[in-house]
Amino acid sequence: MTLVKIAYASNTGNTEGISEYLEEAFEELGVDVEREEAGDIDSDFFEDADIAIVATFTDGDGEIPFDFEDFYEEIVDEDLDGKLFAVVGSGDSELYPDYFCQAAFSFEETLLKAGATKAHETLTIENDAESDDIEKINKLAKEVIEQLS
Ligand SMILES: Cc1cc2nc3c(=O)[nH]c(=O)nc-3n(C[C@H](O)[C@H](O)[C@H](O)COP(=O)(O)O)c2cc1C
Repeated sequence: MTLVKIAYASNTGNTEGISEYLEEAFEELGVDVEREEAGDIDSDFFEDADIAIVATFTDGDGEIPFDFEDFYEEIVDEDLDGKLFAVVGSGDSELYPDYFCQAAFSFEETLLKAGATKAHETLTIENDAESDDIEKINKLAKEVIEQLS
């Protein structure tokens, strides 16, 4: 059975909500899903995952959220050859136009450097997910799963 693992960090709930939509989208497709908070995981998160999804907001000026920092730094030293991943970011383009969803793009870059394979273009969401974002999340899940077959 395919296992999709979702790691998320969220301060005010937007990204948590996005991670729940992701969980529902993958479950609808009939795969096993595990959803975990960033503070509860380390780099072995990837070991048993067929697909790893990172859902992150952006903090500071383009910074990785505190809860993801350790995990992010550990990935740099990992060999993630053969692992499929996708990143979903939540940010605020009005308040932070120069750093919109920068943490999501930093994750994408670091996962690629560690040898993982991008299963979908990084999806960016303006704060909390609205109905068009949920459609994009459902589409992402479908396209990611199609890559396994
Ligand atoms: C202190 C602070 C810094 C932020 N910095 C950025 C940023 O650099 N880029 C961005 O796109 N959004 C930034 N944001 C916006 C949040 O990433 C955005 O509101 C997000 O939806 C919060 O997710 P959460 O509800 O899961 O915590 C910042 C928000 C706060 C409070």
